[in-house]
Amino acid sequence: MKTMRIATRGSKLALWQADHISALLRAAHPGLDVELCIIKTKGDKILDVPLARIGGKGLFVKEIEEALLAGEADIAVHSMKDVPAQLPAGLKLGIIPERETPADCFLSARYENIAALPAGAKVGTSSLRRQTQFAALRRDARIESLRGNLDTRVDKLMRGEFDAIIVAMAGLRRLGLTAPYMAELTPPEFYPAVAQGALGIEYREDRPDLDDLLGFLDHAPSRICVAAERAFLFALDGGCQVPIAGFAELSDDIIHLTGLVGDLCGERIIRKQGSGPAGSPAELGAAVAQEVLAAGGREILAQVYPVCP
Ligand SMILES: NCc1[nH]cc(CCC(=O)O)c1CC(=O)O
Repeated sequence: MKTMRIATRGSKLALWQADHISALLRAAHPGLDVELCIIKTKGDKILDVPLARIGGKGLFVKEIEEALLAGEADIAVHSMKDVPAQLPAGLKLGIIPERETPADCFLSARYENIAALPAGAKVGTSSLRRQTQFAALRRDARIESLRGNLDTRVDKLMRGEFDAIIVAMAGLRRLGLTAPYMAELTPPEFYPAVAQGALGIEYREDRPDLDDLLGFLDHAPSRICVAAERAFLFALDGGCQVPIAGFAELSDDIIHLTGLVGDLCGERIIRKQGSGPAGSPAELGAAVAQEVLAAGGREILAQVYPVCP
């Protein structure tokens, strides 16, 4: 292959990620041309509606997957968080590079952290997962929808539209975005979205040439943790934006997975932990999901899902 065509969204974060993979590819394969094909997805076009209300799975990936299937691009670089648990037939996530931090981040122009926010503070996020966990910490705050690309969201904070916002730390680091006050939100106080901070390279199953070309980018521990988290999400049918968190860590060939489901006001949060061998991430994800469902998660999700179209 002479030219590698990478399909990507046009947001600054997506372009950073595609450029990052391009640079690694060029360095490993001198002589390989790398080209970006920028594709506008439904999630990019509809910017004024909370994600949970647009509905449907894969808002940020569907058009990109169609380009792969049509042979218009060779690979796609995704934020794994945005990739639905089930892939279309004929495609695979062949490569999971080393994961950036999965943590969320609190940002504010005036307040040092969540505890320092004044009563009734206006906090921006459009993630139901962030909403439920934040509400559990600060029942008094007002959570308001915050959509748009990461740079736009930080701009809205700095223009004074919110007292604070919560976004993914990985994205801030990649784009070099900052605010006067930043506080990392980490477990056990705050659990990240399934696969947050991880990238995935997707391509057609009938392209074994790409396995060889891209193999050097794969990071086994990241792949295993992401697989456990995605199996958890899949077992909950967590497609349309739902208050679900999942976080796995690997140590000494044992995966430790925590899964969480919460209601929208943060009154009920069900959290379960499980461990299993590195060779069976899917089994662990499914087992932790069953525990969460049995412990009250089923009831919570039954209340949340009808909200989604
Ligand atoms: N849904 C948008 C999105 N997709 C990936 C990231 C962050 C980077 C990552 O998780 O790899 C973000 C921004 C955010 O959630 O604040």
